[in-house]
Amino acid sequence: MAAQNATDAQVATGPATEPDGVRDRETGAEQQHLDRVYRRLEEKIHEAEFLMDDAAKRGQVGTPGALAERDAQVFRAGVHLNRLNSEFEDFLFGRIDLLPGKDGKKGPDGAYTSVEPADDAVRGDRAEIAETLHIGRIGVLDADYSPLVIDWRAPAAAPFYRATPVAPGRVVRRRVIRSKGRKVLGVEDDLLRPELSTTLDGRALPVVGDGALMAALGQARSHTMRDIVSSIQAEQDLVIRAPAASVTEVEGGPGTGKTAVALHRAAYLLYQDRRRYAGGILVVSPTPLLVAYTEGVLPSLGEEGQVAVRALGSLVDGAEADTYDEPSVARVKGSARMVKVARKAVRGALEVPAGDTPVPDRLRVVAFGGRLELDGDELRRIRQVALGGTAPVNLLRPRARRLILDALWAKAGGPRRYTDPELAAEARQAFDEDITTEQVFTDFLDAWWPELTPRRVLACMADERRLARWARRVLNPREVRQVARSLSRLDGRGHGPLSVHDVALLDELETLLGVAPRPRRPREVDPLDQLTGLEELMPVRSESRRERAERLAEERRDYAHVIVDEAQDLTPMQWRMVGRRGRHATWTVVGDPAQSSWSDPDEAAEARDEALGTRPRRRFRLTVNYRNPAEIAELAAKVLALAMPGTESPSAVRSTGVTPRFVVAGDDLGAAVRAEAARLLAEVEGTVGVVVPMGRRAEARGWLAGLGGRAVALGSLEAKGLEYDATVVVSPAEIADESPAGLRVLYVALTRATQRLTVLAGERDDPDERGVPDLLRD
Ligand SMILES: Nc1ncnc2c1ncn2[C@@H]1O[C@H](COP(=O)(O)OP(=O)(O)OP(=O)(O)O)[C@@H](O)[C@H]1O
Repeated sequence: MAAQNATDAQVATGPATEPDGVRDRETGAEQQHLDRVYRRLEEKIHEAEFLMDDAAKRGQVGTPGALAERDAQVFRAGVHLNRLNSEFEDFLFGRIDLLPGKDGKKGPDGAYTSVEPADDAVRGDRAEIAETLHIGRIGVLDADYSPLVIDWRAPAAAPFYRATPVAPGRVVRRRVIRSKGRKVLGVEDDLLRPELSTTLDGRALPVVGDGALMAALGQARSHTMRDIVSSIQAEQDLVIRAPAASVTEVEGGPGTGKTAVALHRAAYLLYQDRRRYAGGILVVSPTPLLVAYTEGVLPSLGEEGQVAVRALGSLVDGAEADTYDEPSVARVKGSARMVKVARKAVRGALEVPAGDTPVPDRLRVVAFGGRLELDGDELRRIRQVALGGTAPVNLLRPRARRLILDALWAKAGGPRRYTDPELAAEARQAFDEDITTEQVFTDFLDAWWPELTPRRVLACMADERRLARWARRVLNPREVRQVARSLSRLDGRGHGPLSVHDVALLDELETLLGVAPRPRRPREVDPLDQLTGLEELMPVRSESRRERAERLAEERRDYAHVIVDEAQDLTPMQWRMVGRRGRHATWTVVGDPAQSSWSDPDEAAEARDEALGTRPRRRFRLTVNYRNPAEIAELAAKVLALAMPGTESPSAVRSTGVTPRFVVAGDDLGAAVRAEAARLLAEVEGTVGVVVPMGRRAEARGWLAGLGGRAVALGSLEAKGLEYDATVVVSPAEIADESPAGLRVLYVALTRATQRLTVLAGERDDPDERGVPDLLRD
């Protein structure tokens, strides 16, 4: 039965047997409904085309009210048209059959509003279905305004997700409909009130299948995540629909659906208040791999334009991190101590010669017919005064320029020469013009107070002696050496491969430098602001939706809502970077402390608190593991006990009967990994992930060469958030030893598989006679 492994009451039970012919009959009934929906949508398309035509003919003639109404209709029809054209695989996916509502009241969509059944809904053990609602990716009303399909995000759809056998509310039967385009492929039912003998239109309510959740979880995985819209569970639905005010914090172990929930929440927020979130939703993901993995989910939910999904290494415009620092270097670069170093660096970098041009140590100009000079000491003093306070360094150049002119004016005896203030002002103006129009002066200023870029300052930090000066009493000499060495990958202008942690530093430096704002492209017009609807209906687009989303993300620095996935991994510097993008935002923050690869949780918590400010927080916990079968979850729990003693594992919702396999590598680690990956490829239909210590990433790709696209090798830190049908975890001890957070990273690696897990013991693992590494023994 579907629910036999479920550890809470979330998964409803289905029948043990089903009478012959019922499945076909029920599938046919849903087909009829889907046909009706498509007929209605076609009518709406014709209406939309007519309205567009009409709008084009009449231009803006009519009363403002009538025009607004017409535009709204065009807009709505346009949205339907677009969504329909994007060929949803399963546009219609759910149905609930409900008892009558308690107070008999119905909402504007014709559905009962009460979640509780009427007092007389059940007589003895008998009941009659009073209402049937179909749930889909968009809402569709019939010509008489009765609901043909309810949008999954509408309040009336909530019972589809929330009802459980313990608290079924009015739901008697929940049905998941599998369809592709216009064809219904099958149905799966959950019966929430099995104790009742329920009728629908006078006939016994038929029940088909074992429930949809198990069917969904057992499916083979591809390299992209699927949406879970047809099987969102009650505790997840509470998070998705939580009011957007302030901060929503969600914790839960591996596989509890945090990423899925975060993405569905973005779609829900847009549905619920599109105007507010036209300001953009930012989803921050830890790695580009996870961005690529989750990229398709929002488009499949009909949303993408207003949502930017970005990796931590690509949050700064023009930067694309493609390397990882050694854990010990990352620990320094990510630490909040770097703020102090960066403050010194942006000031100190003014004194670093750019290329062959030395920083001038004197200024000689001719003014009022005489030669004037400022020497090195005088210039140093002026620089010190100009840099006083905390204003961004690049914006202080005008102040420095003025101070230099003041000093020259004093040298020229200007203040003494003129007693009449008006004359003095005029003379001073002429004096300034004399100097500032001279090439010598502008060349001097460019060399003495150049406009600094964040990359240039980062490059300046590659010099160990210089960095030691800027990091005095903040970093120890070893840390200075490590950071400087890691930055020596960059050229003098800061170009070269950036690490993920360099990007947060760049963002900090950019704030401290105050880079002059670039001219903005005109702001994107939001169709709902305008309600012309015509943008949505334009048949030919010069820009794809994806391009538009990317462009918007690039232009935005401040978002209306920020969703942080894998929040446990953000370093203090990354929290500062993300915080700058959500100064006025509401937030959803999802994560699992037990999976954190950051070694100083207290420091990160402080930075997180700073980023989220004093906004009130609502906390949720997800408790059911939908990814790992119980057999794999049990093994991972052993590492969890070492990594974070006392932390509870989420309970696995299913078991496969297949226990993890242990293999000892022998002399040739690569050959052993390759053989195991090949074996697993033959066993599962979908993907195989080989998780290796970070230092073995490159060689591991070689080991898998020629095995095809279903098998991928990835470093332990890259495995974050991803999942595979089967995984091979290579050298647990090596992964655990990689950093102070190594055991937690190993826990992540062990929780990636949906079906099969092989642990391959390397040299350091000390396997027993069964091949079980010491870290994984009882
Ligand atoms: N209600 C659901 N119905 C079907 N599948 C689900 C449901 N909830 C989660 N899943 C599936 O479980 C898997 C794990 O989900 P997800 O990656 O969102 O979990 P997570 O909590 O972010 O995990 P981790 O912390 O390990 O990254 C995914 O394949 C997801 O599609």
